[in-house]
Amino acid sequence: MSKVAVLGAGSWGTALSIVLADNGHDVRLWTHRADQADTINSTHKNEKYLEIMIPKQIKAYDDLAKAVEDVSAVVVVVPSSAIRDVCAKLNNYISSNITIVHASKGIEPESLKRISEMMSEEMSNYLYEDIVVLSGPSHAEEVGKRQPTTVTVSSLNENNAEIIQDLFINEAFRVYTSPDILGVELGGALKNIIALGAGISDGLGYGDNAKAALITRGLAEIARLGTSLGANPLTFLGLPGVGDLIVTCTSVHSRNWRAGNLLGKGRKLEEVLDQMGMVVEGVRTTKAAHQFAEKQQIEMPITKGLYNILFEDEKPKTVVDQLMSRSKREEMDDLAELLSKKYS
Ligand SMILES: NC(=O)C1=CN([C@@H]2O[C@H](COP(=O)(O)OP(=O)(O)OC[C@H]3O[C@@H](n4cnc5c(N)ncnc54)[C@H](O)[C@@H]3O)[C@@H](O)[C@H]2O)C=CC1
Ligand SMILES: O=C(CO)COP(=O)(O)O
Repeated sequence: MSKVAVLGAGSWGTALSIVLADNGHDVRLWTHRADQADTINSTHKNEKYLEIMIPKQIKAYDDLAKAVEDVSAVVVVVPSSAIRDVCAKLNNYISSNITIVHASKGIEPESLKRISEMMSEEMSNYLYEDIVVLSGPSHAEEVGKRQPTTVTVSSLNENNAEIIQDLFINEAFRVYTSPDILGVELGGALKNIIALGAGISDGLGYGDNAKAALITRGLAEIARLGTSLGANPLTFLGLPGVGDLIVTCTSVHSRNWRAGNLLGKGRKLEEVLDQMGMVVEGVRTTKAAHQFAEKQQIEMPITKGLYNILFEDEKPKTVVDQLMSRSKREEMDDLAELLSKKYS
């Protein structure tokens, strides 16, 4: 049994705490809100985020120093916009012998950094090489109910990835490892852009053909950006790639899909985000990916269309018309070239 701190008591932090508690670990769930910690400890519920009873061995804390005291592992699972703030504070209390994994999904606009890069910049006590990511098709609502789920953990430090694999794996939560942290983080972050698009498509009243097209051509965009940075293209065919893309584009649990759906029905972004009350990572990541694509001249027409809807007030229907009337091309031209470069 290990002592583990989970930082971030939203849907995903709560669900991951339940997996850890089921595995017999002593779990400290940290929230920055004292009232939420009190409610979790007295009612064993976190109703705003997950409609499920929380095992009694999960103790909530609002004091970060106490939450991470004597732990052997820390799971960081706050929204990407809070990563720097939380990790800068965490740096005051941890040493390099603690294994750190994050389960957040996003890319920072302007800096275009991934979560593990932001974390290592904020944690002088910690090396980028040692950080682990956990990602894959895994909605909190289903994980909380112990429904079969598969994820991938990745780190440049193989030993750390295996420590995290052992910590989480059980008969309902199967954990694979991968050495490609770049691909695993990018797959998890970029699929949220396409999920917003899939929600918009459904909100406009389009059918399964349109959604299948978005998923497939979205995967091409993810692979194009990812491989340009050095990710293994095969990672995007695995759980953190197409697996997560499918679940987020097709599940009613997805906040990105739900936000997109409301946008497709004509609602304004601010109104939609207010109504969601939970993080919709795809909005921020669309901005970052669009900035990256412009800077590096990478063709990402779906991402550009999404950017125009979210930040330039373009009508969703206009964007669909633009995507459908692009000039003719061969389906696999640049992707085939990327694959042949990697494996020739
Ligand atoms: N919900 C899910 O099924 C999954 C979520 N994720 C990722 O996990 C991350 C967190 O998502 P959720 O838990 O779903 O979000 P959520 O919206 O359910 O909860 C976010 C939590 O973070 C807390 N928070 C916000 N700002 C904070 C700050 N500055 N300091 C400390 N805590 C802060 C909020 O109070 C809230 O408890 C996101 O990057 C998301 O993409 C990944 C896989 C599955
Ligand atoms: O990443 C997720 C599932 O794997 C969660 O997606 P949403 O943030 O869209 O709910």
